[in-house]
Amino acid sequence: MLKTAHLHVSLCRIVVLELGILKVLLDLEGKVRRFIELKRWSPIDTLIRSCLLEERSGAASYNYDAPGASYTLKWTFHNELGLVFVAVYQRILHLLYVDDLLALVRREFAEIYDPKRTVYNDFDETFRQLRMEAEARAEELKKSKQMVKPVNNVKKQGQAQKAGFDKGNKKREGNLAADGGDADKGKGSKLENGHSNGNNFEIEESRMTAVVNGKENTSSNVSAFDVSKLQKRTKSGKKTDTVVNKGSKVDPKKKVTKKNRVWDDAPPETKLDFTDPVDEVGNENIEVVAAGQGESMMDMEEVISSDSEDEEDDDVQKDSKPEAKKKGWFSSMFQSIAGKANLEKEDLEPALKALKDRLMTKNVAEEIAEKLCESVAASLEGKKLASFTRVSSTVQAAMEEALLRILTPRRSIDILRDVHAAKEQRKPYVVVFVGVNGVGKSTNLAKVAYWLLQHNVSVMMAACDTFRSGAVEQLRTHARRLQIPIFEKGYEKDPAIVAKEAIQEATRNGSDVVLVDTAGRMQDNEPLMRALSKLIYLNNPDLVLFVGEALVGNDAVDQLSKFNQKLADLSTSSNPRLIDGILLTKFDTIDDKVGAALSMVYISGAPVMFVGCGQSYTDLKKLNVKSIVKTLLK
Ligand SMILES: Nc1nc2c(ncn2[C@@H]2O[C@H](COP(=O)(O)OP(=O)(O)OP(=O)(O)O)[C@@H](O)[C@H]2O)c(=O)[nH]1
Repeated sequence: MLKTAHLHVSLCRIVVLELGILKVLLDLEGKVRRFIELKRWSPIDTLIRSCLLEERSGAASYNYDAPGASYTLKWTFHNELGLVFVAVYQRILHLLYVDDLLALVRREFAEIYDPKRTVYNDFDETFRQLRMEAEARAEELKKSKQMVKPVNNVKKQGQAQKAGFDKGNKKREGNLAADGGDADKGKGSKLENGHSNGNNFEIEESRMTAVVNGKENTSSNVSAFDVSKLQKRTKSGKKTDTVVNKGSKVDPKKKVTKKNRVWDDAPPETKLDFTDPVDEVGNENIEVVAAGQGESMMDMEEVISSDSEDEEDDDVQKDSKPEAKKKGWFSSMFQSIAGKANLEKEDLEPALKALKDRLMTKNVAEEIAEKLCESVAASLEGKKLASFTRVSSTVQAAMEEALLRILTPRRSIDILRDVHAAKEQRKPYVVVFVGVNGVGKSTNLAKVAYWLLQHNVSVMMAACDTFRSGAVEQLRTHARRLQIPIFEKGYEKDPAIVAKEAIQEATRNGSDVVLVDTAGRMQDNEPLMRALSKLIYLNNPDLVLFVGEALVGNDAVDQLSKFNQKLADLSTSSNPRLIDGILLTKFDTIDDKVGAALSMVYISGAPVMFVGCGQSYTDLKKLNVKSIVKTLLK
């Protein structure tokens, strides 16, 4: 579809983002509207869902793969006006001037933008000129870079390019993108995908889009969208732009280390209750799943405790000190009282640094804390500081909103409703429990079984940990104590087949739910991950529940991202199933170090469905999102 549109970047489109639903407000060509309405043009939709709404807008760019074509999306924000400018182009083109172009368009468009206006035909010509300007600048830059290259390097480059051309399309693209001079020589050559390469910078399928209603951002390629302000569209105000290039400093390959557990004989005296039955905002995420005294479980003799952490000094406002130092006490004070013209990156840095440290003391993975801070920074840059407001308060409020947004489930976590829906179709509802070794899969599977029984749902357990000696007996013990049937076939059987037979049996005997226990496995264990992938593919469960310990810090990211990655890579399906939800165990042992909840949700996008908080069958609750956010920021 997009190919036939063949849009030579000559237009600017504006779409409205309202609570994740895309609507076209401005459409200079009419095509984007059609794509969005028909849901064929989903790169923007995906960008909004995957980056902007999930506080991932600190990323430099986003790659969107569609059948037959791959696109790169880059964006920038005008927070003051609530606009997001998005450039979408075929990845194959490796355009070098997009960041520059985005910054130019952002500046120029802000000059003529009027929220009441819906058509900007007059911007077409400006856009064309800006594009030429950006192209020319990129060309100049490349030439000047080439000038300073040592002769032997140029020679090597030439050889490499030749080899690249010989090797095929992929290398050729790289050469064309990386070397302006040679690319010129290649004018008129055909790329293997059939696109004309008449100009090194020719954009055959790129488009420039502005999304209305966002956060401000001054970066041309790294920025965040203030989704919370979606409905508070800025009425007016034209700001001058400052382009600040930012980049993620996070090394995604950085190996994270698991935090040691602290074992103690006695549980800590005071525990924070993250599972209040009543939410201050009436949020249904905070419901006690199983309450009251239940029988304690066998094999749960260990009492885990963690040292309670000293309360961190909560004076985030000390972050304003460097600012005060730099700008002088009076001007700093004046700014916080009268309102600053526009927040700059340096104004935000101290507060963000303090906030990042605070998140990390709560066990939020460093990588996540950093990304969140980048996203919050980008959402605030260029914004006017409200009167009588300190930078630190503004930063804290923005972070609070971001955390709430991340932790609030976007999909239904009402299992009972889904169980009843499956029952109506005369199918058992199947939940597969997955996770690394010893995190509490079997124990919490039993808790979920108990909770379901409390809601008059009939349950069957499936002993599909055919790997670890003793696992079947452990599950059998839980089944006996809860008086529910268990389907087991012993050890060394293919767990995928055992699960399949269990589901067939449940269908025959009319069980409402099948809870499938699986072997614990390290995220790097390829044979076991392959077996899990097969189990999921073969049985297509209703819910793939990742069971993870609330004790993990940086390891949370590694575990979850690799589980998902392996499930995707090793699946034989073109549309592989990933983790649908999270069950966080051992919440009773972490005191206020609740960061794993945030890290896991952030990295997987899956909601926390349950929280295991003890060793009784009744110790299963739902996450109190507000309380978690409060604790994270305390
Ligand atoms: N304090 C506390 N302990 C828990 C909780 N959930 C599980 N445990 C304990 O964690 C330990 C491991 O639980 P299991 O259910 O055997 O873990 P598993 O993931 O099935 O283990 P593998 O089959 O080896 O992967 C047991 O001692 C449980 O009692 C919890 O919410 N709080």
